[in-house]
Amino acid sequence: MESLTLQPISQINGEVNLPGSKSVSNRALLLAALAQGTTRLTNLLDSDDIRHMLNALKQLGVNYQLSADKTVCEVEGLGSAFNASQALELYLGNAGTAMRPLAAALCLSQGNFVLTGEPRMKERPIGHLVDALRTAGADVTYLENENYPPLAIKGTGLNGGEVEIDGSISSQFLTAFLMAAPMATQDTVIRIKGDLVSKPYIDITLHIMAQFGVTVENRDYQEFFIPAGQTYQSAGDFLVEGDASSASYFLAAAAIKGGEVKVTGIGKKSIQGDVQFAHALEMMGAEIEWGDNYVIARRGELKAVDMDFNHIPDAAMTIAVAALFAEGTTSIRNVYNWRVKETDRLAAMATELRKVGAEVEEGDDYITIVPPTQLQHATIDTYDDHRMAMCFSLVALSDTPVTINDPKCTSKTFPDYFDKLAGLSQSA
Ligand SMILES: O=C(O)C1=C[C@@H](OP(=O)(O)O)[C@@H](O)[C@H](O)C1
Ligand SMILES: C=C(OP(=O)(O)O)C(=O)O
Repeated sequence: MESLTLQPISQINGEVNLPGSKSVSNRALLLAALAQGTTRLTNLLDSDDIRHMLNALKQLGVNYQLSADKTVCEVEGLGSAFNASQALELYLGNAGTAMRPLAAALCLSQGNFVLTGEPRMKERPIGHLVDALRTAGADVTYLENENYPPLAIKGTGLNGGEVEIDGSISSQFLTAFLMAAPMATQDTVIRIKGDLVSKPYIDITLHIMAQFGVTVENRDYQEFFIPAGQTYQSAGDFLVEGDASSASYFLAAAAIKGGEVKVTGIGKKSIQGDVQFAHALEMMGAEIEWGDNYVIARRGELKAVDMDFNHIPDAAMTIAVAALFAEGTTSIRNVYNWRVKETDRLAAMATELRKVGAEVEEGDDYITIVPPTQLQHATIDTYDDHRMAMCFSLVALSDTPVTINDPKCTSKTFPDYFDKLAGLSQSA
């Protein structure tokens, strides 16, 4: 297996223009495809998850032109749901932001579809979404295991009506239903069962739906009312914000090591909840400066935090590794759904943090980390999880090297992550 050894980094300094947000890119692509008119997306992310969405849209008969660097995409909207005269199998890798929203959009469409992905995708639950879609009249069959992809969908349109969605495992189920609901035949009322995890991602969804001209009434995240008979309208020129989760590694690097890092493409008006990572870093002692289109982090003497990270589960992984440089015991709480992401992130994080010498307690839905006095050189397994690879690169900010197995797994959301990190780094 390929691996990458990062030598100790003595200084971190500079500026990173962030690649487009994965969450925004895939939502905007799907809505642009459903919308009436042509939408021009700029700063689109070029990564595996987006490639899977683009390939699926092409198979579904959507015309688009992609620039040579794949960051500008002109999508000719259908002005309706999809209509496939031949049965289609869509392969979506391990992209939750493609699998879940497309599952709902295909129930709305006409045709016979199979949605599948890589082995890990077949272990990531989708039952709560399928239950809700079935209530609204969808015909969905599990092809292998109950509650997991692959799915067979006979698309005949969605009825809408009163629907309950369990929001306790993934917010992507609600996102998926919300995006399909305006095109259902009747008005839809979605009621949330259980606690809604990863709530800020719903704000991204609602914001982008509004940019594409549809109306949703949000009744305090407990209930959503979506009037029927709405057609998405082209958002014209649509700029994809920088990826706030990807920003976390660079901001943390500055806070851990010193110097100053400016990330551009996100700022105080960002629609992504993961910008709240900067607040968590501030609570750990970093100095943070916010602009409309940038965030700057400077060194602080980091101290441990004990926080609920349910709202920012992706960026919380960066906190787990920053904890190696913080005084005291860091507790990352209420991240139960780490277990159903690219890997079981609670188990993976505990195992790999121990390899560099940390004392770790892994609970059902939390992890606590006590840093060692001296970090040890270790070979980090990344479990085909882009965030494991990116987080653990930060170990090189100590005076110990770190070896990252399968560094190319960052291609899910950030193919040139290690080049960007090298651009900020000076070796010891
Ligand atoms: O809607 C989205 O774009 C996402 C929602 C979150 O998932 P969950 O809602 O499953 O926590 C997040 O972890 C994922 O990377 C992207
Ligand atoms: C959980 C993630 O991805 P997905 O969109 O596949 O859920 C992630 O990017 O950390």
